[in-house]
Amino acid sequence: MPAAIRTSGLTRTFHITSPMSRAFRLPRTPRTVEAVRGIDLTVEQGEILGFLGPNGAGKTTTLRMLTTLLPPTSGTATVAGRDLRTDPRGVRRRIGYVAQSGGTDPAVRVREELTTQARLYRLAGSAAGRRTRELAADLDLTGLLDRPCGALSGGQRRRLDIAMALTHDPELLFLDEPTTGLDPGSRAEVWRLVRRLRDERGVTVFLTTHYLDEADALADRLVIVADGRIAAQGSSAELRRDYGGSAEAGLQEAFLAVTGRPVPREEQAPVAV
Ligand SMILES: Nc1ncnc2c1ncn2[C@@H]1O[C@H](COP(=O)(O)OP(=O)(O)OP(=O)(O)O)[C@@H](O)[C@H]1O
Repeated sequence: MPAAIRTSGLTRTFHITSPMSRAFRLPRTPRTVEAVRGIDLTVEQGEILGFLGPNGAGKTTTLRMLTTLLPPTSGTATVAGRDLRTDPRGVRRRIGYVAQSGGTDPAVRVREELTTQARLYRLAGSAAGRRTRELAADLDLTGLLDRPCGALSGGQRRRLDIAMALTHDPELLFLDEPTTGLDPGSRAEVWRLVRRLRDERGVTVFLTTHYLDEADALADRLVIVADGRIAAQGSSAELRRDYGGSAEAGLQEAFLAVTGRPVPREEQAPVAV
C-alpha cells in the first residue's frame, strides 16, 4: 500500500526585507528565515499523525506546503499519490483542509455554506443538495441547517468546517490546530469525530496541535519538529520512554527533552473524553 504522504528534503526559506529599509531607502539586505529545513516524512494510509512543535518550529509552513498553498524552496513530496510539484491539482482533489481560522461566513446559513461548497466541487443542483444532506446527517448538523453560521457554538462551527472539507470525499484530511479555542466538551466531540472518520472511512489525518493531551489521545504517531527539522518521532509511549526517561513519564517531559522548550501552561487545556 503506498504511503499517504512521503516527503524528501522538503524545505522552505523566506527572504524578508525590512519595511524600514524601504521607507528610509537603506540598502536592502534581506533576512533569511529557514522555516523548514529538509523534512523527510512518511505518513501511512489510515494513520492519524500528530505534528507537534514549539512556536515557530515550522508546523504551519510544512502544512501549507503539503496542501499546495505554498511552494517548497526545495525537496520533493507525494501527497495522496500525486506529486506536489507537478500535479498540485491532483493533490487538491484528494485532500481536505481545515484551516485554524475556519472558512465560514457568520451571516450565511449552514445549508448554504455546504451547498456552495458542493457546487465548488462541481456538484450541480440536486446533487449539491443531496451531498449537503448527507454531510449534515453524517456530522450531526441536520438540526442546524437553517441557522446562520454566526449563531453556532465553537464546536458546532468546527464540525461544519470539517463537513465542508469532506465535501469531495477526500482520502487525506489536514487539520490545523482543530481544537484551539474550544471548551473541553467541544474538544472531546472533535476528537470523537476525527477517530470516527479514520475508523469508518479510512481517512488519513494529519493534524497540527499545541495540546499534548490531544496528541497523546488522538494520534497513532507523533512527529516533533524544532527549528524546521524533525527532532523526534514515534508513538506517544515510545517518545515518553525514549526521551521522557520512563514509560510513566508524561509527554511534557519528552517534549521538553526533545525541543528544550516546555509547552506553555495555558496551552494545555483539560479535556473531558
Ligand atoms: N510568510 C512568511 N514570511 C516570513 N517568515 C515566515 C513566513 N511564514 C512563516 N515564517 C517564519 O517561519 C518560521 C516557522 O513558522 P511557522 O508558522 O511554520 O511555525 P509554527 O510551528 O506553525 O508556529 P506556531 O506554533 O506559532 O503557529 C517562523 O520563524 C516564522 O516567523
